[in-house]
Amino acid sequence: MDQTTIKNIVIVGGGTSGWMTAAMLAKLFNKQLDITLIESDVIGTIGVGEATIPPLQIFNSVLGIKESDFINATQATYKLGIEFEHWYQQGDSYMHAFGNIGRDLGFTSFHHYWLCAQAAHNADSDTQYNPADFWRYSINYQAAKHNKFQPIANIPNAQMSGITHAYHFDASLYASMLQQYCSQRGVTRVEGKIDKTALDNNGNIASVHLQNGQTIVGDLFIDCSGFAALLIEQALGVDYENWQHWLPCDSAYAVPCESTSPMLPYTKATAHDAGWQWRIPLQHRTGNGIVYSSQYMSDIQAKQLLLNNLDGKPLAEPRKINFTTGRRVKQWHKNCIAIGLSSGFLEPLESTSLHLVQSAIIRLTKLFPHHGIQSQQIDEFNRQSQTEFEQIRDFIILHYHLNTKQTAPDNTGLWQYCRDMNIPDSLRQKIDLFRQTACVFRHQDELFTEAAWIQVMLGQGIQPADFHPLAAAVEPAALQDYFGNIVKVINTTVANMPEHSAFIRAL
Ligand SMILES: Cc1cc2nc3c(=O)[nH]c(=O)nc-3n(C[C@H](O)[C@H](O)[C@H](O)COP(=O)(O)OP(=O)(O)OC[C@H]3O[C@@H](n4cnc5c(N)ncnc54)[C@H](O)[C@@H]3O)c2cc1C
Repeated sequence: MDQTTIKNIVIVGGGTSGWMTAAMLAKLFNKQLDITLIESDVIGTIGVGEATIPPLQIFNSVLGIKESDFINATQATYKLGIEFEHWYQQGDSYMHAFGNIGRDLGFTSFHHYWLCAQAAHNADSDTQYNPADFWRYSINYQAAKHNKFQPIANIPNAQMSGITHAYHFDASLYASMLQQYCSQRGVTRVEGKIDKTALDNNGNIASVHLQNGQTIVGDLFIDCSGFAALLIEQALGVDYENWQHWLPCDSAYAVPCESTSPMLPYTKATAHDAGWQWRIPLQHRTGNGIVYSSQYMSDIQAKQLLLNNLDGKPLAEPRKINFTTGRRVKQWHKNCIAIGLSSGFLEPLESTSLHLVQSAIIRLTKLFPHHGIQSQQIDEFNRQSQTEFEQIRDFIILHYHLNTKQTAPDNTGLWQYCRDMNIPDSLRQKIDLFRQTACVFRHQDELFTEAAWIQVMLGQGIQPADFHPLAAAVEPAALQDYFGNIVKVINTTVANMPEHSAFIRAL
């Protein structure tokens, strides 16, 4: 057991993860810690990471950053969900809309009543089961598709939750905003390139050495050096668990283009022959990128495909990024904690990387080793990180695995591979349970909600064989009233909301 007081914190890296970590530690520990952040202007940052999920609101609010200040400083727009085009099959589209869908009755989730009504409808008429109908009961989906936005917590007089939102924002502007925030709270910024790391006799990091001759010592080192993983991998040799056999995409091109009107309040993820393309609408531009597997598509093809599918004029040359999907086997080792890309990477399909940064920071503050690092703290931190990475991994694999796409002439392409691959048992169990019973159970503090899993499983073509028997206990006429009322209150609420761009202009 190490009894050293932990006071000097050295954060290596000034990308979004480095500045988010510095900002939260400076805010919460309020001068109890000496925080130094080292970044290299020559190396720069990855420069992507513009779409988020709802918990970022909590992060900003703990920092005391007002939403309107954040929106204005980072050219942000609101995000109500992600639309997946051509994922299940060509021409098909569905949304993972944030928030709840419909209204649960007692212990029984809304979708069981919806499935019950669909089954009754099919038995009574020639109409087919229509999964698209499910999103009529999502206020986020309806607002997104009508290009409306207003942050209402609840729908008045309806016992239904209102809008759940996240943001699209310019990540480099966010990092600058946090840098300013940190300088007002005593964080020391050091510019320079680290070329050496010194370890002590116990294998802990003692100091980092910069090319300009400076040496910086610390008690606790946070590795936010991005894919370089300068401390956790290069200095401490912690392994990386490769998940490419489940998520084969390994390359991306990113390019901004002129923004187009209307400014959509949702992200678009459009599947193509060997991966997918993102569209992220910001106030001043649209962020675009193509994610693909180099085994199934060449760089030249990918770059051209991206440029051919922009909504506006490109504003820069497309930039290539290589990555390996997976996770650091130990995110915390010795006196070093990896946060951000150094700790692992899951492709941006569900915009989860910055969330993983946020939750690692929160985990660190909860398990902070004030009076020396205890092995129990390390083990608990690593256990939670592993669970979180694996749960998100499963959710992303779900989108790829459940496809019926026929792209390559001989069906040997990415989509066929993903359809045929062995998936993790944890995901197989979830899919099978939903297919048979329409039930979804979340484990521990799982990030994605029941509604999120249901939307992606329905959207990716699962038609559950059954629904909960309690759904059939409601009289059909009462069920129709219940559905009619939900649709009515959602439509009325959305009709009264301002346009997304008008709401932002008024901030
Ligand atoms: C294609 C792609 C798309 C993405 N899209 C999203 C998205 O939509 N949403 C989302 O949440 N996330 C997304 N991400 C992830 C997101 O970009 C990162 O999680 C986020 O930017 C944090 O990166 P980072 O700070 O860990 O690393 P970086 O931004 O790479 O920062 C690394 C820092 O370390 C410094 N550094 C490195 N080596 C040295 C050295 N030797 N000496 C000194 N300093 C050094 C660099 O200068 C830099 O400051 C995406 C990632 C990729 C690859």
